[in-house]
Amino acid sequence: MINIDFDKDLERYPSRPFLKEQSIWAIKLYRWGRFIDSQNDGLFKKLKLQFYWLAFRLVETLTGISLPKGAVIGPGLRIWHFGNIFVNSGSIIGKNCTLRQGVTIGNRHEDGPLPVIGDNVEIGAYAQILGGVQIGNNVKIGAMSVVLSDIPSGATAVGIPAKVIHANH
Ligand SMILES: CC(C)(COP(=O)(O)OP(=O)(O)OC[C@H]1O[C@@H](n2cnc3c(N)ncnc32)[C@H](O)[C@@H]1OP(=O)(O)O)[C@@H](O)C(=O)NCCC(=O)NCCS
Ligand SMILES: CC(=O)OC[C@H](N)C(=O)O
Repeated sequence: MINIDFDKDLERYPSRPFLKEQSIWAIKLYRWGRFIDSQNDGLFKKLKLQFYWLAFRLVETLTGISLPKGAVIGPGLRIWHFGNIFVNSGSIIGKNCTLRQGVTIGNRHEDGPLPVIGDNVEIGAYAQILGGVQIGNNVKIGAMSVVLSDIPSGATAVGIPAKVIHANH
């Protein structure tokens, strides 16, 4: 399952992405972290988790992309570019979603509720999606927008706070 998800991620990247796009490093590590969590407890898993955490800090620092294994992210994730991309570990993101540099998916207040994002959602550069918002399928979030309320499927939303400009596209 985890390998299949990563194959779907790769389909959204050019050939030989490891040489061309730093974001694939973060995605590969995220998928591997999910795989380790799915394994039976034991010494081998413990050792792998220690290595995972070391790799996580390294990749997070090198790429500026923080994709913790606690987040649930569907297959076909595409991250354009890198830097300042933070996903809270309780967030849920559907399949075939696109993130870009500067995107935050997180809470509004410490330990507050977190976004649930549908499938085929395109998130523009530096957009911030905060709190327990529900984003439908096939949504576009404009660059630099701050999403603080639900966005229905098919809509495009822009601005601070983000407002729907097209109900369907
Ligand atoms: C929102 C977006 C998807 C365009 O959607 P669209 O349906 O084609 O919208 P339009 O371009 O027709 O613009 C509609 C209105 O929204 C405004 N608008 C578009 N993007 C906006 C944004 N990010 N923030 C605020 N307003 C925006 C336009 O100025 C226009 O306003 P007007 O009707 O008063 O003239 C696009 O502008 C965007 O932000 N894409 C993100 C891509 C990105 O991050 N690129 C960086 C590459 S690294
Ligand atoms: C910076 C830029 O324009 O990147 C283009 C890229 N195709 C994207 O969608 O993010």
